[in-house]
Formats: sequence, structure tokens, C-alpha cells
Amino acid sequence: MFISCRSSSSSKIWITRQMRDKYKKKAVAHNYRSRSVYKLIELDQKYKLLKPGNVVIDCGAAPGGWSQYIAQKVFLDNIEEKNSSVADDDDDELMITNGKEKQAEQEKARSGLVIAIDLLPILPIHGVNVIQGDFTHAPIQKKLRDLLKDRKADMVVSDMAPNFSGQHLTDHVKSMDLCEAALSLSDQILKSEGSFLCKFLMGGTEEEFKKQLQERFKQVRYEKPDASRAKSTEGYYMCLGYKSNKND
Ligand SMILES: C[S@@+](CC[C@H](N)C(=O)[O-])C[C@H]1O[C@@H](n2cnc3c(N)ncnc32)[C@H](O)[C@@H]1O
Repeated sequence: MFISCRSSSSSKIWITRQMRDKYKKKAVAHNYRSRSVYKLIELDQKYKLLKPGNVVIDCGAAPGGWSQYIAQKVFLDNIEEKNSSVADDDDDELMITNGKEKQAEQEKARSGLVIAIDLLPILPIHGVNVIQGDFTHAPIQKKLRDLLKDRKADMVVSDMAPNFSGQHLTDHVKSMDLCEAALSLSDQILKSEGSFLCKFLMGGTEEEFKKQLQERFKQVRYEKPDASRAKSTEGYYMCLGYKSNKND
């Protein structure tokens, strides 16, 4: 009896929080599958990460919000054209230039490749290759490399989160293991100057991990996007300018 009272009141709190959450509302309004997409959007706007024609690997992608946004940017899908031209009707020269630029962008977009990986199934997203399985398992990483063929990635993102055990230290360690796995894959497939974004749960060892990142990337920044709940211990490392050129 006591348990059912508590669980119904915590469900009410959860429902109220979801209803009030502006990112949840925005995600529903824009047909994104997760509110967490707004974390990636904020970082993409800040660092200008995603470009037409990029090769991007999305680790821990279900239900697919990040992949939806990545696909929009890489394949120029569903991007409204309202910002593309401010030419007057009779400004032919500018219109031709804009037309050529647009054509070139669309040409580039056709060469894009997006691969999404998760333990859970992901409903199809136009243009996105989905691999279902454990990212840390060798056969899953082989599938990924097979899809890449000889191409290298412009960006690897990881929003992977372990199943929460309720024990903060255990969850922290599992989360850092996922980060290490994503970094180790990046070492094999990332282009020189490529980017890496990964989520982690704070708990003490993230500073050690940051040092590994600093050895490999020109810039490493800690980020806590606005859509990341203040109470959550999650944070992100945004890494730019992969230093090695051994993968090119
Ligand atoms: C916070 S969700 C990702 C949300 C996603 N970015 C979006 O916008 O829809 C974290 C995901 O990490 C996945 N995950 C955790 N461990 C994983 C692993 N070892 N391999 C693949 N996916 C994993 C979980 O299944 C979960 O779907």
C-alpha cells in the first residue's frame, strides 16, 4: 500500500516534469524522437560541427533523436530553405551564385554516411544505417567498419548511457568504460581534424579520461548543454581537431 502511494506520487511528479519540460514539448512539435536532441543541436550551433556529406557515427543512438538531426544536416533533408537566399527577384547574378552553391552542397550531401548503433532497435530514419548490438563487442565494430568500407569518419558521437544500477560509483565506472570504447573506435576510424563528442557521468575518473582526449585532440572542452538536466551528473566532452593523420 505504502509502496503504491509512493510510486504513484513519483509518477505524477515525472508526468508533471515531462509536461513542463520545454525541450520535451519542442521535440514533440518538431517530430524528434528524444528531448536529448537539443543537447546536440546546441553544441552543433556553437561549434559548427555537422556539414553536408559528412561521415558520422552515432553510438547509443536509440530512440534516434540525434540520428534524425545528424541526417538532416548531413543529407540536407527537411532543412527549410528560408535562409538560403535573400536575393531580389531581379538580382540574377546573386541568384545564380546561390543556385550554384546550393547545387554544390546538394552534390556533397549525396556522399554523406550516417551509422547509428544501439543495443535497442531503432525505427528507420531516412538515409541512416542502423546496427543493433553492443557497441563494445568486436563483431558489432566489424559491421561498422564494413559499412564504412575505406572511408573515415568526420565525427564520432556517443550519447551512450549504461543501465542505471542506482549505485553512483558503479554507474560512473560503466559510463567511463563506454567512453573508452568510443574513443578506442575513434582511434581506428576518425579522420585527421575529426571531432569526437561523448557523454559521461561524473564521479572522479573523468579527469583521467580528459587527459587521454587532450593527447589526441587540439581542443577538449567540458560541456553541459542547457537541455541536460541540472540535477543530472552527466556531462559531455567536446573534442575538436583529431591530431593523428595515421587514419587518412
Ligand atoms: C540516452 S540514450 C541515447 C539517446 C539518443 N541520443 C537520442 O537522441 O535518441 C542512451 C542509449 O545508449 C544505449 N547503450 C548503452 N550501452 C550501449 C552499448 N554497449 N552499445 C550500444 N548502445 C548502448 C542505450 O541502449 C540507450 O538507448
